[in-house]
Amino acid sequence: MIRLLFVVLLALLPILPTPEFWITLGNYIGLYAIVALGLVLLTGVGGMTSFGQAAFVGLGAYATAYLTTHFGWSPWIGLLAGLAITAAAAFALGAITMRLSGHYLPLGTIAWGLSLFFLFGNLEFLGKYDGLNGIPPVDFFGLTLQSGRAMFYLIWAVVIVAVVALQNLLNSRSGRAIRALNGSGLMAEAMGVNTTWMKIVCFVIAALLACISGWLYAHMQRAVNPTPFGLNAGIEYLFMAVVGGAGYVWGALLGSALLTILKDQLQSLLPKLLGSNGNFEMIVFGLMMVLLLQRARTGLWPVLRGWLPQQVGVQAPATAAALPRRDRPAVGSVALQVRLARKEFGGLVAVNDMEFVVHAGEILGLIGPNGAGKSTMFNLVTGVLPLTSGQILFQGERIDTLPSREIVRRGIGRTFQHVRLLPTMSVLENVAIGAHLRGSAGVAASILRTDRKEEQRLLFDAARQLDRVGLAHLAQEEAGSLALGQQRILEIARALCCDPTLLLLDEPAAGLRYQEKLALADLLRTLKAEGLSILLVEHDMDFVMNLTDRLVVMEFGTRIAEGLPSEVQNNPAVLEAYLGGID
Ligand SMILES: Nc1ncnc2c1ncn2[C@@H]1O[C@H](COP(=O)(O)OP(=O)(O)OP(=O)(O)O)[C@@H](O)[C@H]1O
Repeated sequence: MIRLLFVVLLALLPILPTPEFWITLGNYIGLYAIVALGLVLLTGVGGMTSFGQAAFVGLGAYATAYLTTHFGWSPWIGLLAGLAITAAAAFALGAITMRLSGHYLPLGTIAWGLSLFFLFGNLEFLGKYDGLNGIPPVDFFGLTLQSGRAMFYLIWAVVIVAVVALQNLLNSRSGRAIRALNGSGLMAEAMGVNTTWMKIVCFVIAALLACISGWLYAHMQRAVNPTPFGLNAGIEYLFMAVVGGAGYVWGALLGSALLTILKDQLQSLLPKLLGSNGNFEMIVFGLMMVLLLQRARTGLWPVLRGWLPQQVGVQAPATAAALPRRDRPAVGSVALQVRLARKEFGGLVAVNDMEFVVHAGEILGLIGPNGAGKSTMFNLVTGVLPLTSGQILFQGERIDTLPSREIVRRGIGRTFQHVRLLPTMSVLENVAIGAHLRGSAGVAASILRTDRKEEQRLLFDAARQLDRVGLAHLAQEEAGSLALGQQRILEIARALCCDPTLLLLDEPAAGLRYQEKLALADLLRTLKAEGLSILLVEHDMDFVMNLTDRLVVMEFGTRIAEGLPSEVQNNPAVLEAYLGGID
């Protein structure tokens, strides 16, 4: 309803006797919002900060300006050319910069933002710092969009299409993968997401949106010069996204509207108040940013949304065709085989020629005192760390040379010692990330909504896994609001969504209350009865002794005992390791 009102208001604004000034302001808000929407995807959702978006706006503007003024080509060809050039440039830049992490990434974006800006200002054929004039208006089905009012419709039509496309994308298999990028990417890779590729895709989409904004700008202004495409503008775009709420599609619109109106008002007010001319609004923006980062880090949209009627989250269908499942190996056959696995960190041998086997349908516990090398062993099996020497085989195939996403593809699901969830996303959607490799719909299918059938199947499976672990009643809750015990179970449901034949659990009982541990043990027994193999690293002796079929004990990276829990319990070497020889 509110969305409909918004569209009707937009449609009426140019017809009503709205002053030209407000129409122009509305046009600018729309142009900025298109760029900020790209930043929502890239920075807010994907977690990659970019200061360089203005340069892509420039590419879109200059491409059409040059082609229409020099060759007399149609603005639409200018748009296609701009998109092609931007996609190529963004792909090349993204392939280099998206691999950077921490503060190197924003620094990288500043570097290419500046480079493109100076390129625009120094190329003779682009008119150097004077730019290009005489850009023709856009023709739209025989209608020449000469006035600001006519451009208003085109600009806001693009904004609405971009909003819908982005919302479609975010509520899909690819969208969940993009959301999982935020952070180290370890969880995303463990669920089968090719994080480097996904980051480049986000980068290219954000750049294309910026390019479209530049194209619209060029045909609205009918002239371009390098000034609006510099680093300052890049920072302002980021301001808009962050102020509005970088993690939210509507935050981009809110931020662009607020900052554009505020900037305009401050530009006329502050010089009068202070008695001299200057960019004083930037000081106010700076202060505003500091205040916002203190008070409302996620931006203003989440605050505003709290006052609006709540929307129903993503729901799983009541029924859908089940996803195909992989064949289970025969119970008792060798599932995982670790052969002389060794891991050295400099001079420290964290895992010392370890050997053990996990059979199909058994629960194997890997235990040992602190620093014994359990987590390192776990990381070797899951492909997080490379082996120094040795081999790891899964169902007869070597997996020690594969990245995490290829290991999960072969049927090894995992959980994390420190839970890795997307706290603001629903429990159902968190679990559905696990089904990533069981779907194939890409970004285009998500945007165009041709992925709906597959999406229903993925969500149905996620709901089924939630039901299997006993969390179905929490499907619509935010994952971050769950108790730790429930979050650990959620991670198991997510791992089950990968359709694994081997489940690797890293300290699943850590931080759980007694009752929660009992429930977890019951769940793992049920999974075992269904034919699943489970390898768990655990500290809690009671939990391990009552649950596992066999135990492997490590100390100083070496296997010191292996056998039934009752045998291991009385093994002198194990008692020595745990109790230091105390009787
Ligand atoms: N990335 C690393 N670089 C250097 N040393 C490391 C690294 N990771 C682990 N270690 C060292 O390897 C040894 C084994 O550590 P690991 O974390 O695997 O033990 P653990 O049995 O899992 O211990 P805990 O039960 O306390 O988690 C320790 O001495 C640890 O300090």
